[in-house]
Amino acid sequence: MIGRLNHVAIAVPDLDAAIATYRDVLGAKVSKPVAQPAHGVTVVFIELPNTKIELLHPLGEKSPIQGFLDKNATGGIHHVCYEVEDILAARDKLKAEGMRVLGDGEPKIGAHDKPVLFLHPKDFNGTLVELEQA
Ligand SMILES: CC[C@H](C(=O)O)C(=O)SCCNC(=O)CCNC(=O)[C@H](O)C(C)(C)COP(=O)(O)OP(=O)(O)OC[C@H]1O[C@@H](n2cnc3c(N)ncnc32)[C@H](O)[C@@H]1OP(=O)(O)O
Ligand SMILES: [Co+2]
Repeated sequence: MIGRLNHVAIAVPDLDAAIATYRDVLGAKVSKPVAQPAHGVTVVFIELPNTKIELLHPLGEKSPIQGFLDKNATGGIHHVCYEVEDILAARDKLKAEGMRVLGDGEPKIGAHDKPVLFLHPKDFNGTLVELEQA
């Protein structure tokens, strides 16, 4: 089912500071911030040779990552994103196996203009999992 690691996401309390660290201290190529109101976050991508890092900052009153940042004031690894060939087939298989698909279970268009879904961290060793249609 899962294929490539598309990205590892880090929730950050201060997006400008995190951008500066990755750009100036780690010498990484950092994208411009992109507001994703449908997801309640602003995102920045850092392209690496073998995957991407996604920096996340809350956007709006009801950001799904606010609770995480309240518990982790300096930020932290928020989720991993795996690519899947067929996100609906993957969803149906996971639900059949009793895994919790977050939200209404329907994929939303994510940061790469592809359908994405999220799986409950408690079903995956305390790790929030995002699936992105390859
Ligand atoms: C633009 C899209 C972009 C992309 O395409 O790449 C994105 O990635 S958007 C990313 C932001 N969107 C989401 O994260 C959507 C899915 N997330 C959620 O629905 C929530 O964050 C949820 C339900 C995972 C957690 O929400 P919240 O923290 O408000 O709920 P709880 O406090 O009830 O948490 C339940 C339980 O899970 C633990 N938890 C929460 N977040 C994480 C996490 N990131 N990793 C691991 N564990 C997490 C939390 O501590 C609670 O555990 P407990 O032991 O009960 O305290
Ligand atoms: Co993501």
